[in-house]
Amino acid sequence: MIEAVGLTKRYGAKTAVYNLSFQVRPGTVTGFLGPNGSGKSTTMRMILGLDAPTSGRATIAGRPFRSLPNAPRQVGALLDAKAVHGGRSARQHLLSLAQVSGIPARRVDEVLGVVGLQDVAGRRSKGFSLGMGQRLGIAAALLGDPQVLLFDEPVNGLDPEGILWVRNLMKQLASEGRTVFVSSHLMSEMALTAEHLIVIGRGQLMADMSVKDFISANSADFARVRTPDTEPEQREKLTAAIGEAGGQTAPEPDGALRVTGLPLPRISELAHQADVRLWELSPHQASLEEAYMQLTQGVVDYRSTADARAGLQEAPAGYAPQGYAGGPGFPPGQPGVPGQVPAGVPGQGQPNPYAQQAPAPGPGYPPPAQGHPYGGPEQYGAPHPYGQQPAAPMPPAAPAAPADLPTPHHEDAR
Ligand SMILES: Nc1ncnc2c1ncn2[C@@H]1O[C@H](COP(=O)(O)OP(=O)(O)OP(=O)(O)O)[C@@H](O)[C@H]1O
Repeated sequence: MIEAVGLTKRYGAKTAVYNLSFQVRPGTVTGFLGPNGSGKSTTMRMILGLDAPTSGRATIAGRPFRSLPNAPRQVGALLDAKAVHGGRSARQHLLSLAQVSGIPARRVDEVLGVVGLQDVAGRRSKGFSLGMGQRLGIAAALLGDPQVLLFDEPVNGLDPEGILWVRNLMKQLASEGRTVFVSSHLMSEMALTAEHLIVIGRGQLMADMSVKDFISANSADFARVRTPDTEPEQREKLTAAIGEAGGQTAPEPDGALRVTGLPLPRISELAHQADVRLWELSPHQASLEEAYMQLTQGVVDYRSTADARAGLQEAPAGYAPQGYAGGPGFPPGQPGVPGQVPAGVPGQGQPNPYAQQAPAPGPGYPPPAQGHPYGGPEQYGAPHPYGQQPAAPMPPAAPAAPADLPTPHHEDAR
């Protein structure tokens, strides 16, 4: 079991996670949901001992991760599939993990088979697609055959077959009695994979309940009613009758009515009394996505605005080399991709704000020949099996004034 008690994390003045308490139990898949920047990864990092909580605690089987004996045999995690030394092959990567964790080398081929990478096991992982990288990360998580598994966005980049595979894998792991904690933004997928949900918003707990209860608590069941398309007056008669009986109606995009506040037999009775023929009368439950949107609409930090495209008649300075027909910003002779802003064009004025920067090699990366397989400098001495940089020294905690509680944060420091 994973347990968080009063878990809080501040980065300087920023409160990423606040007073979070929950338990993740064995035998079911528990989904971990929340809008962008709500603190899911930070929470997982604290559970895995990669970040130190400002206050509160996170334990696995009753102990902090770092005091678990032989942690990689007890806990497996996929946090950042890119945290792999790209110069190594998939097999070498897994072998080095197995070696530091005392796992027999033959287990590497087993997990390569489980994730379907056996045919590319000798290829350098830097040439891997996003989905292949995810599969390699999942293989690493399974290496020690652990009882507790954490997956941060495991289906990211996977094709439909891969998504189905991950869904079945999670369920199978849980059915074997393991604790499976998985974050995702794909609601339809979560609805099919998880039985229990923990939902956070701005670092705070918003819901901790079964998927079924979550949907009924955050959405209203409704009926879809359809009258003959060719007789709009029938629809109007029924709408009036439903309103008089205390129900509410809303139009559906296909011309049907969404009715709430009345049971199906009562709607049928009203239609009969009003002499309205029905083409459809069916019960509906909102989707997990609708329930999730309903619950989290007030705690979303990053909202899009309409794209006015003002001033695009004239290409902005630095983006439109003259004589190029492929679109603003693309260098002459290079085809532009509609809707995609190109990387900065050397010598063409201002840098492209959207250009992807290659990650700067951090201290200790690429990994040293010996020791920690991912090469992050270790704060605690023992190698950490999940590879990301250990927690930077904590900045002084901001005073716990009310103003410091999670507030809309519009910047993302990463
Ligand atoms: N090392 C850090 N320094 C400063 N702020 C950080 C750091 N790590 C995370 N944060 C901030 O903490 C908040 C929570 O981030 P976190 O990555 O945990 O969210 P998330 O729910 O995993 O988001 P997403 O769904 O987008 O992956 C964000 O506002 C983020 O900018």
